[in-house]
Amino acid sequence: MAQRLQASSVKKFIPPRKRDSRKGDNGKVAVIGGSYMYHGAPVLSSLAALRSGTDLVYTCVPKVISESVRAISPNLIVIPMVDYKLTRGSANKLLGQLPPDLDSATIGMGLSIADEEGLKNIVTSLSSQNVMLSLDASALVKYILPSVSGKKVVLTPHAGEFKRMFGEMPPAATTPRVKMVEKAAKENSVVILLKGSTDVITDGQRTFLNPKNLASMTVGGTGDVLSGLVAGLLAKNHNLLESSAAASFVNGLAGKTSQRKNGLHIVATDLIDAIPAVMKLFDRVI
Ligand SMILES: NC(=O)C1=CN([C@@H]2O[C@H](COP(=O)(O)OP(=O)(O)OC[C@H]3O[C@@H](n4cnc5c(N)ncnc54)[C@H](OP(=O)(O)O)[C@@H]3O)[C@@H](O)[C@H]2O)[C@@H](O)CC1
Ligand SMILES: Nc1ncnc2c1ncn2[C@@H]1O[C@H](COP(=O)(O)OP(=O)(O)O)[C@@H](O)[C@H]1O
Ligand SMILES: [Mg+2]
Repeated sequence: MAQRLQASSVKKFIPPRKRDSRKGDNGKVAVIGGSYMYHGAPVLSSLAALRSGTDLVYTCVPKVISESVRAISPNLIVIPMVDYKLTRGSANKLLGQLPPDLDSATIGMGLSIADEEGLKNIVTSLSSQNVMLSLDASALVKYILPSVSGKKVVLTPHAGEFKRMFGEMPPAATTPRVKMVEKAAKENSVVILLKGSTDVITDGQRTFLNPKNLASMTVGGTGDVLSGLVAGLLAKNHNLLESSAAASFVNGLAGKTSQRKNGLHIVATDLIDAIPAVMKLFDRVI
């Protein structure tokens, strides 16, 4: 039976920070995305991951936009990728440049993929290094399913990306929608966070619902923010379902704060600015 997400359960999904921790202990995250057309998506994910309380975020984008991305914020550590699009070569070069002890990575937002093997190599290599993965946007393709099945991976499709991956458009009605997502998660042994006015988060066994009722959140980039929150929380809580549910809840509350302030005129960076006030409620230091 699907369970509605509550703050009380989310509090348990966000681990406390240790008083004597040092830089890196609270998460090292890679964001792999971006293209000539979409420079903002990987930045939104990176800033969201940082604001979730991650210590270090590595923003991996094609060289063609790396200087523009660098100019956006000194908080970003930018790793320029060769080639305009993800290729076998750029994937292998990137794998050699990433820090060795990454906790999690989110892949796909704004990314242009020229060679399927490039995406498969990154996913297979990082998951073999025990890096928790979140796949979004351009990485949500049917051919990646064999590489993610049974691995520590969260997929974060909207309904269109879900149809592209699994062949069926999720119905609007909650019960059949939940059933379809649970079936896909179970058959592919992954966690799926199906985005929408109500997010459905499931591993095929346990399912959470996050009804948001926030019409303003259809603005571009709110899903990129969510992907950054998923990766940031995965870096601390290695439970795929709990981290995805917590990310959905935080993203929704950030959206609620933004809509309360700006009505139907929010932009995705409003959510980034709202994350600290939302997540402070869940802060614990031990
Ligand atoms: N600032 C930036 O850099 C930003 C960059 N971004 C990046 O843009 C890239 C493209 O992102 P995207 O999600 O727009 O994919 P897109 O190929 O249009 O749709 C795929 C298919 O799904 C469908 N579809 C879409 N939504 C649906 C829904 N809710 N329910 C049902 N169907 C839906 C859609 O149908 P259509 O709209 O064509 O009718 C189409 O057929 C991606 O990499 C993202 O990260 C964005 O994040 C924005 C900010
Ligand atoms: N009508 C809605 N009400 C509430 N939240 C919504 C609504 N539509 C979309 N969202 C949320 O907005 C985000 C949309 O993600 P996505 O479609 O990937 O956007 P983008 O790719 O532009 O970042 C998700 O977090 C989803 O939960
Ligand atoms: Mg998206």
